[in-house]
Amino acid sequence: MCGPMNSNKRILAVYGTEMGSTKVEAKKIVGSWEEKENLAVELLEGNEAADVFDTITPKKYDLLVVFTSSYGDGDAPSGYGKFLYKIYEAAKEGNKPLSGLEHSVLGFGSTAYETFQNIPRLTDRLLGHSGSRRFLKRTEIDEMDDFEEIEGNIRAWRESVAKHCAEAKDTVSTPSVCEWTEPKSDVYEKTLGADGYEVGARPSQMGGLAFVPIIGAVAAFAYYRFYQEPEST
Ligand SMILES: Cc1cc2nc3c(=O)[nH]c(=O)nc-3n(C[C@H](O)[C@H](O)[C@H](O)COP(=O)(O)O)c2cc1C
Repeated sequence: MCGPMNSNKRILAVYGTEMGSTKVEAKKIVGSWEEKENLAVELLEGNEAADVFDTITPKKYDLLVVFTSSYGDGDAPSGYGKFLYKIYEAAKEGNKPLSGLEHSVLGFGSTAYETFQNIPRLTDRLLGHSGSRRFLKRTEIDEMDDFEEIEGNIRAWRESVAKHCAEAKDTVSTPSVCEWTEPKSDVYEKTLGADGYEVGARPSQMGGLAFVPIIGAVAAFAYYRFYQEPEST
């Protein structure tokens, strides 16, 4: 947590990344919220958040925002699987353990993959089914889009979260703004163990040779994002 607050909304920001670009983007957005909006934000990688999952309650936080990519066959990026496992389990519980919280997801992915946005979509659904209220529709970033379009979509989501924080209204007991099925609902179900890996899969499985030609382009995209990282983060 840091900085004086302009609202009483305490934010937990959780990220999942494989090659680092989502982490860079998450840090830039969180930095902007802290510096320009004076918001109080705690940033954790998914598996770190899983380790303190029992503390993710309205006692400590008001908003949960999630930034994540997908890998392999719509798998969780490394460092995020344990969090995904936790919310799969939480969604099964009848007592809705995330009740009293509000969330929104910013997903990173590529329509070059059939399992486009699988982890952001599953995350959004599972958070809702765990009792959290969706205060803002999920934004799905497609790295096949133009740079300007990507930046514009990220900015719009970032500003909408800040606007929600600036509003004094108590919205947590009102219905979600939409279902998780918006903007799209195609998902490939995952069966995870507590270690965060798909049951029966090894950590090294990455989706096969079909993806090899695309890796160079993705690496270039990730490099660009690193290059953009502010020195202070
Ligand atoms: C091997 C491989 C598999 C991928 N699988 C998916 C996928 O299933 N769904 C998707 O939307 N994007 C997929 N992507 C694209 C990444 O999610 C995208 O490049 C993202 O921006 C990477 O973020 P990161 O650097 O934070 O991991 C894949 C990329 C690679 C290299």
